[in-house]
Amino acid sequence: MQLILQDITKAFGEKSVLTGASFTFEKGKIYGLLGRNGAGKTTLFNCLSGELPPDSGAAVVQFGDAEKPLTPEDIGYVFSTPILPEFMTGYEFLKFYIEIHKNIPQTASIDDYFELVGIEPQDRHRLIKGYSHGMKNKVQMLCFLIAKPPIILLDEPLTSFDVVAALEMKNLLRDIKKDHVIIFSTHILQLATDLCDEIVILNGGALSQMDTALLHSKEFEEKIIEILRDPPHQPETPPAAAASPKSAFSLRGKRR
Ligand SMILES: Nc1ncnc2c1ncn2[C@@H]1O[C@H](COP(=O)(O)OP(=O)(O)OP(=O)(O)O)[C@@H](O)[C@H]1O
Repeated sequence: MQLILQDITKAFGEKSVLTGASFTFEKGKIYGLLGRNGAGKTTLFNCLSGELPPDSGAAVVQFGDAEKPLTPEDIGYVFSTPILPEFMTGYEFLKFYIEIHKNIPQTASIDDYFELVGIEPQDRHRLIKGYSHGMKNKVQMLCFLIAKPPIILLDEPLTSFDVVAALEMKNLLRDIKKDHVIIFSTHILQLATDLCDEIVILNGGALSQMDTALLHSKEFEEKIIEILRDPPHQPETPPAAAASPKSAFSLRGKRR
């Protein structure tokens, strides 16, 4: 399975954020998405997940020889700021989430899921409203373990976790990666070198792959900083303005 992005553009008014993002992501790999503050990592994730409509471009999922447009159902998205129903308890929410995904076979019980991410029994029946940021992130992670979408997007997910939880999450991602395309954005270079099979750089609104050989080299940090320090020139006028709305891929969703 591959996730193929073709020339995705997105502008907010005069500001071009994605200027033609193209890349092919493959199942079985964890991709670290690196870019400076405001480079457009969250915007890219929002465009892929259906949260935001892109201005133009396409995203397709390829299974063997068959290809289909990417849909929000293909995506599990862990937001940097978790979005969950705060009026429910963690347990109620997971029960509900499993029910709405009842077509997906579950091998674990609700308590097993909580156990897996280290949410204590006494916390499972508390309102999500009272959960810490890290606990909410863990519940979001459980959503993709339950729904098992082929593509998992993680927006700076591990930064809210304590060291033990972060290690557990890293192991969990390594365990499940063979069945998914996993893309996570981070500013933590050590996390990228620890966990990622590939590094993808978002710079000047476009995606490029870093030479994998550099990932575990001494020069990694230096190279990344060199690449990100001088962003390429961005066009003043959004290229999307010239594109036909028909070329935008159709994704359900709300604007943020
Ligand atoms: N809804 C919006 N309306 C207007 N501008 C937006 C909107 N969403 C994002 N932007 C702008 O798009 C640019 C990219 O933002 P985005 O959040 O995607 O960057 P990022 O790479 O995720 O940044 P960071 O690493 O700081 O989280 C920023 O200049 C931001 O202000």
